[in-house]
Amino acid sequence: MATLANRPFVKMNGLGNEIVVLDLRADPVMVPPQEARALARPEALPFDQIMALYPPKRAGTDAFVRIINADGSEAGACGNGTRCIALYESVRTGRDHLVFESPAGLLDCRMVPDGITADMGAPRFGWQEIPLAHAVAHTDAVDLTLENLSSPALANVGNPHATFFVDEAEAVDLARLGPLLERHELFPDRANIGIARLLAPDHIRLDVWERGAGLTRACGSAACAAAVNAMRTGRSPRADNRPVRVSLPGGDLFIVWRAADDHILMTGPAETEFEGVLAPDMLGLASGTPA
Ligand SMILES: N[C@@H](CCC[C@H](N)C(=O)O)C(=O)O
Repeated sequence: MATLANRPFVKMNGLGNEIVVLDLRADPVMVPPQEARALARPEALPFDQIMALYPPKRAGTDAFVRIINADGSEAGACGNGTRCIALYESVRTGRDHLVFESPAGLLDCRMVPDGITADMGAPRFGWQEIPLAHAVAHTDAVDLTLENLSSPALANVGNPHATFFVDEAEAVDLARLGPLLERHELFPDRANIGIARLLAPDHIRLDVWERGAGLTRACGSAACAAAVNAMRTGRSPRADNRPVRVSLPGGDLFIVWRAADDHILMTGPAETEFEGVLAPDMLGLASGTPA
């Protein structure tokens, strides 16, 4: 039976977004969703995402990465996790340019003085691309209201996001409304929910309810979505030499939406916390489970 039992892990974080890195390149095994859910328990190794590294499928890439949420579901993108695996691979190889492939495309990462810059690719805004359950004419202010939240701007940045721009973020009960919006009938694949408040045209305060993980201290892809949604709705300026700063509970990310190729560049830190081995009981298995 495929199991993660006895596999080594590295616990990392990107602005407090809790990431477990599993380097499975030497002996690949798919991550069983039930083991992921068990591992996420507070008494095991609580995490928001697992970044599981597999042998590269494409020449010139370091690894193929699968992203597993705390609820066992799989995601196409994870900005904070991408910076974590870039740091992991940079420390391992001594290189400062790393390229990963995720189910959503290539992730080109560079170590820079301020942390790591990850190229998150080009955002998509078509209703089928988000995806939505039915056609809408525009995705920059969609007809969706829940209590004091309305008219989100949507983006797919490898995963689906709804950004609600508000005047007072404090007035939003995201812990209660997040789960309802994540599973709103408009979003057949569910969605990540961002509550954004403009502190200045180039500075956004953002709180996020993550699909499959709930309230987190930071979400890199949500920061990318909030920044491009702010730029495309005229709330924020779009300039290659002037990033938009996105302040999350865990800290700041800096986002550029590059004119030449429409790609989003996200810059921020990543941190290694500790390493260990996944004991069977952490995965909800009886001890003595063979690897
Ligand atoms: N924490 C992430 C996003 C992880 C995936 C997301 N929850 C989803 O299911 O789409 C980030 O930093 O981007």
